[in-house]
Amino acid sequence: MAERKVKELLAGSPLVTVISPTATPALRQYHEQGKLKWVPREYAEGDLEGAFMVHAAANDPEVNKSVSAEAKARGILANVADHPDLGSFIHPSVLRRGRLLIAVSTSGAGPLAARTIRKKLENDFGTEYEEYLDALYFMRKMIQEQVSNSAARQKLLRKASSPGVLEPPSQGEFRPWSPEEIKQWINDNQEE
Ligand SMILES: C[C@@]1(CC(=O)O)C2=NC(=C\c3[nH]c(c(CCC(=O)O)c3CC(=O)O)Cc3[nH]c(c(CC(=O)O)c3CCC(=O)O)/C=C3\N/C(=C\2)[C@@H](CCC(=O)O)[C@]3(C)CC(=O)O)/[C@H]1CCC(=O)O
Ligand SMILES: NC(=O)c1ccc[n+]([C@@H]2O[C@H](COP(=O)([O-])OP(=O)(O)OC[C@H]3O[C@@H](n4cnc5c(N)ncnc54)[C@H](O)[C@@H]3O)[C@@H](O)[C@H]2O)c1
Repeated sequence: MAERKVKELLAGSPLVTVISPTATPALRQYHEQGKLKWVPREYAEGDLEGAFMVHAAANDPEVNKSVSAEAKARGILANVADHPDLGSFIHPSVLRRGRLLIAVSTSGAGPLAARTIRKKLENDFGTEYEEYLDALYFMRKMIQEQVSNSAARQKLLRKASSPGVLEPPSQGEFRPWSPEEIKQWINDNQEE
């Protein structure tokens, strides 16, 4: 559990400390590579001093309870793996396709149901979305740079995201537009 959370955290923030007498091989490796700090002992009150956020993921409910109490007293964000109500946030099941991020939560009703729904969405939102959103990003950047009239720009930006324009195919690969094609589209669709 802790290993999964650490992997998510390391994707965004380099300042992770793991306090636990034991650690998985992957966590030990991160520690050796200097990607996180592992303190090989049991949690002790005061450990949360200076922390922004804590994940209580010990296999001992009493320990998780103590961690959540200290977090509450210090006003620190807390996720409590075995007792979500004691924490201040819970984790969704996450689907990423490049710039697209879809988070599924059942609000604690059933974590594995959240996973099943996420897996269903994987079929509807395939890898073509990565290229589509990169292309949309590039197209919107070009519109922003090239169209100075704000009303015309707004119309074009909306149109660029609407169905039938630059959109991922229902099947097969996405074909991005060249800069020349985008320029042409801007010229053809610009209204005063
Ligand atoms: C979605 C996902 C995200 C993630 O964790 O990243 C997630 N749990 C996942 C997996 C998973 N969870 C569990 C197993 C073992 C199953 C088994 O073997 O029985 C597995 C499978 C595994 O670990 O592989 C058991 C479990 N989970 C919680 C409890 C306590 C309770 O329900 O009270 C217990 C019982 C523990 C026990 O009694 O021992 C609680 C939470 N789990 C949540 C999220 C939050 C609610 C989200 C929601 O409701 O939508 C919440 C509240 C807290 C939180 O974590 O924030 C991720 C799927 C990722 C994916 O694949 O997409
Ligand atoms: N939220 C979820 O999705 C989810 C999924 C699976 C399990 N869980 C819950 O998460 C918790 C951990 O599950 P796991 O499968 O990772 O267990 P695990 O046994 O693999 O890991 C527990 C870790 O806690 C450490 N630990 C024990 N006592 C400690 C203490 N006093 N101070 C610091 N560290 C201590 C252990 O050394 C171990 O490394 C359990 O409460 C379980 O019910 C939640």
